Amino acid sequence: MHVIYGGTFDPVHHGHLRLALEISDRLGVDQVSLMPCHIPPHRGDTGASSGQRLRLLELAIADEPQLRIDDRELTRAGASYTADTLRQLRNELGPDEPLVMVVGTDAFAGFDRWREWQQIPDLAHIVVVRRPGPELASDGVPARLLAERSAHDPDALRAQPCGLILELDPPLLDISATGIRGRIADGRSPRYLVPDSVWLEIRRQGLYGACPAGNF
Ligand SMILES: Nc1ncnc2c1ncn2[C@@H]1O[C@H](COP(=O)(O)OP(=O)(O)OP(=O)(O)O)[C@@H](O)[C@H]1O
Ligand SMILES: O=C(O)c1ccc[n+]([C@@H]2O[C@H](COP(=O)([O-])O)[C@@H](O)[C@H]2O)c1
Repeated sequence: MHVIYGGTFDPVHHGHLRLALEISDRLGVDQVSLMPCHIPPHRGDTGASSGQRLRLLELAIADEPQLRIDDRELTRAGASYTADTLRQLRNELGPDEPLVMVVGTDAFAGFDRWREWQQIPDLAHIVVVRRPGPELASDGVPARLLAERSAHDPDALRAQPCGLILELDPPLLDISATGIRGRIADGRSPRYLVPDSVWLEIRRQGLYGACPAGNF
């Protein structure tokens, strides 16, 4: 089973990293691929460039064998549409290998605005991770899809290559990249929200308005 966890990771933080390990354990896979997007299709400019976000991710997972980076979206020009990525992965994996895409409820809430979203269940399973915040609107497409395609446990995902949606509710850290960028811009430290290696590199490069000479 191949598991990808996509995001803007601007910057990667302990909320992402902890979730990726929880997913790896709960789905019983050796590795989860973190997949940074190049140009996010659905939001404005990023605070750091693709290369800078990739560097922070590399530092963040340096000593963690359960995590790897899939940088395929960074090597593709233009907006990073998930359907394109999944099609590419499906070609590589062949028709039978289960492919799983992980998203938080906040991202899944807008699923029916993703490009070619109707194709996605034919390419991959979706694991939706419950994040604090508004519930999915009960009359919306994402909630309907979830009800129609609901999987009861991770084993169901192993039994077919795509098409199911599994909701997971692992313990989550209440951390957001928006909050981290705000702290840094205000001159406050994001220490313990991101790995020290990431904060060091953010300061070294002066990302998000960080002052290289400031306190750790
Ligand atoms: N603290 C967290 N715990 C679990 N999942 C998270 C957490 N933060 C983000 N995610 C999920 O990780 C994926 C990538 O998120 P993203 O890179 O946008 O991070 P973010 O912290 O939500 O960033 P931003 O605040 O800039 O929107 C999304 O599916 C999102 O739901
Ligand atoms: O393909 C799309 O149209 C699309 C629209 C919105 C989000 N996504 C993907 O959803 C993932 C989470 O997005 P985000 O904004 O929470 O970082 C990330 O991999 C995005 O590329 C994809």
